[in-house]
Amino acid sequence: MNGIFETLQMFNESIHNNYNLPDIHIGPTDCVEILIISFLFYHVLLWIKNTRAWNLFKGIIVLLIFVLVAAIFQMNTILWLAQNTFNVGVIALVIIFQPELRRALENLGTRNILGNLFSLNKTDEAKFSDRTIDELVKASYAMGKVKTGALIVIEDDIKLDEYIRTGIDVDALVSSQLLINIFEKNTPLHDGAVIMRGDRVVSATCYLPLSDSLTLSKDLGTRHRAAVGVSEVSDSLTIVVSEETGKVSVAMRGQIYHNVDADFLRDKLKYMQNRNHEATRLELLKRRLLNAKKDTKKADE
Ligand SMILES: Nc1ncnc2c1ncn2[C@@H]1O[C@H](COP(=O)(O)OP(=O)(O)OP(=O)(O)O)[C@@H](O)[C@H]1O
Repeated sequence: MNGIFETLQMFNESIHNNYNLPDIHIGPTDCVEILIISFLFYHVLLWIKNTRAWNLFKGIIVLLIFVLVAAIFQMNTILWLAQNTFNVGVIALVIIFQPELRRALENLGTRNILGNLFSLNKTDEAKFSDRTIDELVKASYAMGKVKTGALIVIEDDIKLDEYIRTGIDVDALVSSQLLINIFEKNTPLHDGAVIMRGDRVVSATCYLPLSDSLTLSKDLGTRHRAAVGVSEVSDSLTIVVSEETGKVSVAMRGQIYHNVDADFLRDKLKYMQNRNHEATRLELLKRRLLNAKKDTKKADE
């Protein structure tokens, strides 16, 4: 046991010496530094989770654990191999994820970071009108009645550009007729999801991330899983109309509410219309941690 601690200590010292880590003196600047690093770290993780880099990230964690074990037991050949492939690996990653990295940098450039930080008064603004709520409720139940499948995502504070880009631009004021028309079977825009921003339909035929939550019923098809998936990575609200049963469901905060009535849907939309932006970010973080905990519990059972 002592051997392991000694090796870990040596490992720690060698990291310190080799990489020249800064000494930490706790002061106001350090607190700001910790906040900035946490913010960056959170956003990099969020980016990884929302792209195909997620599985790769999990693979890298397994490899790192493997290398750490090799370091502890001083398996020099494995360490030599890891050391020599590291640089090549980094270059390979940059090449493989070049489209994702380019998009992430583009996003950074187009985001109004200072504006977002200082626009505190924006939190009380209503995001869409009462008319939009009426049109959404009307369209959902009209489509349910004739069993037309639909998937409508209403964006909130967290922007869904990554998913909007996968669809076809619409940019039109929402109306029940427009939504019914979009989801009409055998028409070019009916497949996939519609994404709404404020009172406008931004895009149709969008591809959403599928939830891999183990807590969801096995009977759920991909339309419902996609609705939960987008609610796990954002603060959006998604309306699902089942093509099979005509039932209307609502997905938000990683949860799905099945077979809801018009009053329930209206209440959720009203709540979203007036909710505070910053509170939802904390809610999202809390929810992710809870979901991860639930999944681990379910996997253990
Ligand atoms: N990842 C996705 N993003 C957006 N739309 C999707 C996605 N996956 C599936 N869909 C939509 O869902 C449709 C397939 O629905 P499917 O029958 O598999 O799901 P379901 O949950 O059983 O829904 P339903 O009750 O309407 O049959 C696809 O034709 C497509 O329009």
